Amino acid sequence: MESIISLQNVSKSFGKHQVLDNVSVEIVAGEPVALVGANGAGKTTLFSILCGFLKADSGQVKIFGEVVSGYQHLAKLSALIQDAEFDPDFSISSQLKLYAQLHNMSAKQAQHDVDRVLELTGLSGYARQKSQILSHGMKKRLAIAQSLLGSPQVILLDEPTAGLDPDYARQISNILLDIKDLATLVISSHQLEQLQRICPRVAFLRDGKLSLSEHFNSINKPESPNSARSIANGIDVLTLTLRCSDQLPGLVDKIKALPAVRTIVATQRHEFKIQYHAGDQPYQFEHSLLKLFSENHWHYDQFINGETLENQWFSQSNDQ
Ligand SMILES: Nc1ncnc2c1ncn2[C@@H]1O[C@H](COP(=O)(O)OP(=O)(O)OP(=O)(O)O)[C@@H](O)[C@H]1O
Repeated sequence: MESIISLQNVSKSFGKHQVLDNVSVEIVAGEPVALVGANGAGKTTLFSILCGFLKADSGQVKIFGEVVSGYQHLAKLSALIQDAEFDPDFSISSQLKLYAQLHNMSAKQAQHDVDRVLELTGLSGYARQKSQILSHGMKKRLAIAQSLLGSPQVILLDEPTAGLDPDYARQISNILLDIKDLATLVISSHQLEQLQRICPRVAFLRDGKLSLSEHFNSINKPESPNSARSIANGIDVLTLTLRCSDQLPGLVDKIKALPAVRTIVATQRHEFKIQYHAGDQPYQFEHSLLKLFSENHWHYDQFINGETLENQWFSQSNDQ
């Protein structure tokens, strides 16, 4: 299959901080890839290098078989690096039309393309409105609409669901599902689970190294040693992943003090893997955890039964 993005031994440092360390990867046409890594792992840096906005210190970057130099490749590759910034004085349609005309389209072709991308992102009803009336989630959709102009063959989406509540995040995932056959998508996110429906492959970025999984199924094996239940020293041990959006003072110590808890470790910023003994009653531990949150007036983002796919992958890689 044709390789549309090829990185060979790409390294990038900022001062003494090495962000990418000899990264090599091949991404083929038509196969969406999820790029997953913690805050500061280097996802945006990698995207910026692919766009040609940043230069790698060493190694080779090829897009569609051509070594990246300048911005010619941006005719075929578009990027949603951040939310689109739109002028509050112009309508959404007229601004998108202007961007479309930058792709060398006539006014008529540009209008046709604008109608198409607004339709794809469910924003047709807002064409005449100004962007300032859009919610944060709608602005994300508008940014995706902009990235679709000119029908690029590859679209890089840097955290398209960041800061959105689960409903809006789901809407964006649905749009990405709808457009995934129109272009090869490379989507960065902190939350692998959100991308599971869209991307058959995952590229994990950690400590400057990039590893591309074979397939989601290879990460999420039912017999995985990191699934929710395991036996340690003859005792049934369960695993739960807790995600919070804020720093909660005393959280780790208070969870450790719950009777069933064996270990709690931070796996990412605001994400904890808790191992605990099953109690006599179903969901005994979950109840005590929820009580703890309610007593402390804390909020959580997610409880995940077992480990996250991302952590399963890293545990498997470390075991090899
Ligand atoms: N222009 C720059 N100058 C100095 N350091 C930088 C620069 N750009 C990025 N960095 C550093 O490089 C590291 C990787 O940053 P990058 O934004 O690529 O990570 P990321 O994976 O996209 O993070 P996040 O998920 O938080 O957006 C960070 O430590 C960041 O502070």
